Amino acid sequence: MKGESSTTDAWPKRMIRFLSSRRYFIHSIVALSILLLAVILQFIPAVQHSIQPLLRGCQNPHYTIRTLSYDPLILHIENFITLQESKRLREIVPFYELSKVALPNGTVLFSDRRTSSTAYLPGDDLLVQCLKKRAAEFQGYVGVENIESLQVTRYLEGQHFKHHYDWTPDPRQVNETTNRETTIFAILEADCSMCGTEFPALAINWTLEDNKWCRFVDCNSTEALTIKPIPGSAIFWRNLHSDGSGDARTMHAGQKVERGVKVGLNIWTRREITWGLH
Ligand SMILES: O=C(O)CCC(=O)C(=O)O
Ligand SMILES: [Fe+2]
Repeated sequence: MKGESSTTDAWPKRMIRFLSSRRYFIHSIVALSILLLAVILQFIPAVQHSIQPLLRGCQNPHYTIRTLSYDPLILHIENFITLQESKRLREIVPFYELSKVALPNGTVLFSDRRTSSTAYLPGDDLLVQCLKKRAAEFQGYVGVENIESLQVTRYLEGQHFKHHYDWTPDPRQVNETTNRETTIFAILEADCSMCGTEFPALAINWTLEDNKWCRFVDCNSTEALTIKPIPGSAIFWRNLHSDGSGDARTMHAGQKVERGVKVGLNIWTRREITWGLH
Protein backbone atom coordinates (compact mmCIF):
# COMPACT_ATOMS: atom_id res chain seq x y z
CA MET A 1 0.00 0.00 0.00
CA LYS A 2 1.36 3.26 -1.11
CA GLY A 3 0.53 5.29 2.02
CA GLU A 4 2.07 2.77 4.48
CA SER A 5 5.38 2.27 2.70
CA SER A 6 5.82 6.01 2.41
CA THR A 7 5.55 6.52 6.24
CA THR A 8 7.69 3.52 7.31
CA ASP A 9 10.40 4.02 4.71
CA ALA A 10 10.27 7.75 4.92
CA TRP A 11 12.06 8.40 8.22
CA PRO A 12 15.39 6.64 7.47
CA LYS A 13 15.41 8.28 4.10
CA ARG A 14 14.57 11.62 5.63
CA MET A 15 17.31 11.09 8.21
CA ILE A 16 19.90 10.34 5.54
CA ARG A 17 18.74 13.33 3.56
CA PHE A 18 18.96 15.52 6.67
CA LEU A 19 22.44 14.25 7.60
CA SER A 20 23.71 15.02 4.14
CA SER A 21 21.91 18.36 3.97
CA ARG A 22 23.38 21.83 4.24
CA ARG A 23 21.15 22.55 7.25
CA TYR A 24 22.69 19.63 9.17
CA PHE A 25 26.15 20.85 8.27
CA ILE A 26 25.38 24.35 9.56
CA HIS A 27 23.78 22.98 12.76
CA SER A 28 26.84 20.84 13.44
CA ILE A 29 29.22 23.74 12.90
CA VAL A 30 27.20 25.95 15.27
CA ALA A 31 27.06 23.21 17.96
CA LEU A 32 30.77 22.49 17.66
CA SER A 33 31.66 26.20 17.83
CA ILE A 34 29.58 26.62 21.02
CA LEU A 35 31.30 23.60 22.56
CA LEU A 36 34.73 24.84 21.54
CA LEU A 37 33.98 28.33 22.88
CA ALA A 38 32.82 26.86 26.22
CA VAL A 39 36.05 24.86 26.48
CA ILE A 40 38.22 27.90 25.64
CA LEU A 41 36.30 30.16 28.07
CA GLN A 42 36.99 27.69 30.87
CA PHE A 43 40.66 28.65 30.65
CA ILE A 44 40.10 32.40 30.93
CA PRO A 45 40.43 33.22 34.65
CA ALA A 46 37.69 35.87 34.70
CA VAL A 47 35.23 33.41 33.17
CA GLN A 48 36.47 30.54 35.30
CA HIS A 49 35.67 32.45 38.46
CA SER A 50 32.18 33.35 37.34
CA ILE A 51 31.19 30.07 35.67
CA GLN A 52 32.90 27.48 37.83
CA PRO A 53 31.09 28.29 41.09
CA LEU A 54 27.85 27.93 39.12
CA LEU A 55 28.84 24.57 37.68
CA ARG A 56 30.83 23.01 40.48
CA GLY A 57 30.02 25.10 43.56
CA CYS A 58 32.70 26.98 45.54
CA GLN A 59 36.08 25.25 45.50
CA ASN A 60 38.40 25.76 48.47
CA PRO A 61 42.16 25.72 47.90
CA HIS A 62 44.28 23.33 49.88
CA TYR A 63 45.49 25.61 52.66
CA THR A 64 47.87 25.03 55.57
CA ILE A 65 47.18 26.40 59.04
CA ARG A 66 49.89 27.14 61.60
CA THR A 67 49.26 28.40 65.12
CA LEU A 68 51.11 31.63 65.88
CA SER A 69 49.48 32.18 69.25
CA TYR A 70 47.04 30.15 71.36
CA ASP A 71 45.90 33.04 73.50
CA PRO A 72 44.80 35.27 71.92
CA LEU A 73 44.17 32.89 69.05
CA ILE A 74 46.20 33.90 66.01
CA LEU A 75 46.57 31.53 63.07
CA HIS A 76 48.59 31.77 59.90
CA ILE A 77 46.77 30.37 56.87
CA GLU A 78 49.03 29.67 53.94
CA ASN A 79 47.27 29.65 50.54
CA PHE A 80 43.90 30.82 51.84
CA ILE A 81 43.33 32.56 48.50
CA THR A 82 44.81 31.29 45.25
CA LEU A 83 46.92 33.62 43.14
CA GLN A 84 44.31 33.43 40.36
CA GLU A 85 41.59 34.44 42.81
CA SER A 86 43.72 37.33 44.10
CA LYS A 87 44.25 38.55 40.56
CA ARG A 88 40.55 38.42 39.80
CA LEU A 89 39.67 40.20 43.08
CA ARG A 90 42.07 43.01 42.24
CA GLU A 91 40.41 43.26 38.82
CA ILE A 92 36.89 43.64 40.23
CA VAL A 93 37.80 46.27 42.84
CA PRO A 94 35.42 49.11 41.86
CA PHE A 95 37.36 52.17 43.06
CA TYR A 96 39.70 53.06 45.91
CA GLU A 97 39.06 55.88 48.33
CA LEU A 98 41.29 57.28 51.03
CA SER A 99 40.82 55.03 54.08
CA LYS A 100 38.95 56.27 57.15
CA VAL A 101 39.06 55.33 60.82
CA ALA A 102 36.16 54.98 63.24
CA LEU A 103 36.37 56.59 66.68
CA PRO A 104 34.84 54.82 69.73
CA ASN A 105 31.88 57.26 69.56
CA GLY A 106 31.13 56.22 65.99
CA THR A 107 32.58 59.24 64.20
CA VAL A 108 34.23 58.11 60.97
CA LEU A 109 36.98 60.36 59.68
CA PHE A 110 40.15 60.66 57.64
CA SER A 111 43.23 60.37 59.82
CA ASP A 112 46.97 60.43 59.40
CA ARG A 113 46.92 57.24 61.47
CA ARG A 114 45.60 55.41 58.40
CA THR A 115 46.91 56.67 55.09
CA SER A 116 46.07 53.68 52.86
CA SER A 117 43.16 53.44 50.41
CA THR A 118 40.18 51.12 50.67
CA ALA A 119 37.50 49.68 48.42
CA TYR A 120 34.60 47.28 48.93
CA LEU A 121 34.15 44.20 46.77
CA PRO A 122 30.76 43.72 45.06
CA GLY A 123 28.65 41.35 47.19
CA ASP A 124 26.89 39.89 44.14
CA ASP A 125 30.11 38.55 42.63
CA LEU A 126 30.25 34.74 42.81
CA LEU A 127 33.92 34.62 43.83
CA VAL A 128 33.26 37.14 46.62
CA GLN A 129 30.36 34.95 47.81
CA CYS A 130 32.62 31.88 47.70
CA LEU A 131 35.24 33.70 49.80
CA LYS A 132 32.66 34.65 52.40
CA LYS A 133 31.53 31.03 52.48
CA ARG A 134 35.16 29.91 52.87
CA ALA A 135 35.68 32.33 55.77
CA ALA A 136 32.42 31.21 57.40
CA GLU A 137 33.30 27.54 57.03
CA PHE A 138 36.79 28.16 58.40
CA GLN A 139 35.18 29.46 61.58
CA GLY A 140 32.86 26.51 61.99
CA TYR A 141 30.07 27.45 59.60
CA VAL A 142 29.19 30.82 61.13
CA GLY A 143 26.42 32.54 59.20
CA VAL A 144 27.68 34.33 56.07
CA GLU A 145 25.30 37.14 56.99
CA ASN A 146 27.59 37.83 59.98
CA ILE A 147 30.46 38.63 57.63
CA GLU A 148 30.86 42.29 56.67
CA SER A 149 31.32 43.45 53.06
CA LEU A 150 34.82 42.44 52.04
CA GLN A 151 37.20 45.39 52.27
CA VAL A 152 40.30 45.67 50.12
CA THR A 153 43.00 47.90 51.53
CA ARG A 154 45.95 49.14 49.48
CA TYR A 155 49.19 50.67 50.72
CA LEU A 156 51.56 52.50 48.45
CA GLU A 157 55.04 53.55 49.45
CA GLY A 158 55.06 55.51 52.73
CA GLN A 159 51.49 54.53 53.70
CA HIS A 160 50.56 52.85 56.97
CA PHE A 161 47.83 52.01 59.46
CA LYS A 162 49.06 52.84 62.96
CA HIS A 163 48.26 50.69 66.01
CA HIS A 164 44.55 50.08 66.41
CA TYR A 165 41.90 47.51 67.30
CA ASP A 166 39.42 46.10 64.83
CA TRP A 167 36.74 45.98 67.55
CA THR A 168 34.92 48.91 69.04
CA PRO A 169 35.09 49.38 72.87
CA ASP A 170 31.32 49.65 73.31
CA PRO A 171 29.07 48.83 70.34
CA ARG A 172 26.10 50.49 72.12
CA GLN A 173 27.82 53.85 71.69
CA VAL A 174 27.60 53.39 67.93
CA ASN A 175 24.07 51.95 68.05
CA GLU A 176 25.30 48.45 67.31
CA THR A 177 24.41 45.18 68.96
CA THR A 178 27.34 43.38 67.36
CA ASN A 179 31.12 43.68 67.43
CA ARG A 180 33.94 42.27 65.29
CA GLU A 181 34.65 38.90 66.81
CA THR A 182 37.30 37.83 64.30
CA THR A 183 39.49 39.23 61.57
CA ILE A 184 40.88 37.42 58.56
CA PHE A 185 43.48 39.65 56.92
CA ALA A 186 44.55 38.10 53.61
CA ILE A 187 47.23 39.34 51.26
CA LEU A 188 46.23 39.84 47.61
CA GLU A 189 49.49 41.44 46.52
CA ALA A 190 52.78 42.22 48.26
CA ASP A 191 55.72 43.51 46.34
CA CYS A 192 57.14 45.63 49.11
CA SER A 193 59.64 45.85 51.93
CA MET A 194 58.97 46.56 55.63
CA CYS A 195 55.26 46.05 55.05
CA GLY A 196 54.12 43.42 57.54
CA THR A 197 51.35 43.33 60.12
CA GLU A 198 52.60 43.81 63.66
CA PHE A 199 51.15 42.95 67.06
CA PRO A 200 53.20 44.87 69.66
CA ALA A 201 51.61 43.19 72.68
CA LEU A 202 52.70 39.77 71.46
CA ALA A 203 56.46 39.94 70.93
CA ILE A 204 58.02 36.50 70.54
CA ASN A 205 61.65 35.52 71.00
CA TRP A 206 62.12 33.79 67.66
CA THR A 207 65.60 32.50 68.57
CA LEU A 208 63.78 29.99 70.80
CA GLU A 209 61.49 28.80 68.02
CA ASP A 210 61.99 26.67 64.92
CA ASN A 211 63.59 28.85 62.28
CA LYS A 212 61.09 27.56 59.70
CA TRP A 213 58.84 30.28 61.14
CA CYS A 214 61.11 32.89 59.58
CA ARG A 215 59.40 32.26 56.22
CA PHE A 216 56.21 33.74 57.66
CA VAL A 217 57.31 36.12 60.39
CA ASP A 218 60.05 38.68 60.80
CA CYS A 219 62.41 36.78 63.10
CA ASN A 220 64.45 39.96 63.69
CA SER A 221 61.46 41.75 65.14
CA THR A 222 61.86 41.62 68.91
CA GLU A 223 59.43 44.44 69.80
CA ALA A 224 56.36 42.89 68.19
CA LEU A 225 55.03 39.78 66.52
CA THR A 226 55.46 40.87 62.89
CA ILE A 227 53.88 38.76 60.17
CA LYS A 228 55.26 39.01 56.67
CA PRO A 229 52.81 39.69 53.87
CA ILE A 230 52.80 36.68 51.56
CA PRO A 231 50.42 36.78 48.58
CA GLY A 232 47.60 34.29 49.12
CA SER A 233 48.30 33.86 52.84
CA ALA A 234 46.07 35.18 55.60
CA ILE A 235 46.19 35.81 59.33
CA PHE A 236 43.17 34.91 61.41
CA TRP A 237 42.68 36.22 64.92
CA ARG A 238 40.00 36.48 67.56
CA ASN A 239 39.32 40.05 68.67
CA LEU A 240 36.91 39.45 71.53
CA HIS A 241 37.00 37.57 74.80
CA SER A 242 34.28 35.01 75.46
CA ASP A 243 32.30 37.59 77.45
CA GLY A 244 32.16 39.83 74.38
CA SER A 245 34.67 42.44 75.57
CA GLY A 246 37.57 43.46 73.33
CA ASP A 247 40.93 41.75 73.75
CA ALA A 248 43.52 44.53 74.09
CA ARG A 249 46.30 42.14 73.10
CA THR A 250 44.97 42.17 69.53
CA MET A 251 46.23 45.70 68.97
CA HIS A 252 47.98 45.68 65.60
CA ALA A 253 49.31 47.86 62.81
CA GLY A 254 50.03 47.81 59.11
CA GLN A 255 53.69 48.82 58.93
CA LYS A 256 54.71 51.87 56.95
CA VAL A 257 55.54 50.51 53.51
CA GLU A 258 59.15 51.35 52.82
CA ARG A 259 59.02 50.48 49.12
CA GLY A 260 56.45 49.02 46.72
CA VAL A 261 52.81 48.11 47.19
CA LYS A 262 50.73 45.91 49.50
CA VAL A 263 47.10 45.00 48.90
CA GLY A 264 45.24 43.24 51.72
CA LEU A 265 41.72 41.96 52.19
CA ASN A 266 39.79 42.36 55.44
CA ILE A 267 37.17 39.72 56.21
CA TRP A 268 35.46 40.65 59.46
CA THR A 269 32.95 38.43 61.22
CA ARG A 270 30.57 40.06 63.67
CA ARG A 271 28.96 38.59 66.71
CA GLU A 272 25.91 39.61 68.69
CA ILE A 273 26.88 40.96 72.14
CA THR A 274 24.57 40.13 75.03
CA TRP A 275 25.58 42.49 77.85
CA GLY A 276 25.36 41.31 81.40
CA LEU A 277 24.57 37.71 80.51
CA HIS A 278 28.07 36.32 81.02
O1 LIG B 1 47.86 46.27 56.75
C1 LIG B 1 47.93 45.51 57.69
O2 LIG B 1 48.89 44.78 57.85
C2 LIG B 1 46.81 45.45 58.67
C3 LIG B 1 45.55 46.10 58.17
C4 LIG B 1 44.56 46.30 59.24
O3 LIG B 1 44.82 46.06 60.37
C5 LIG B 1 43.21 46.80 58.93
O4 LIG B 1 42.94 47.14 57.78
O5 LIG B 1 42.38 46.87 59.87
FE1 LIG C 1 43.12 46.17 61.64
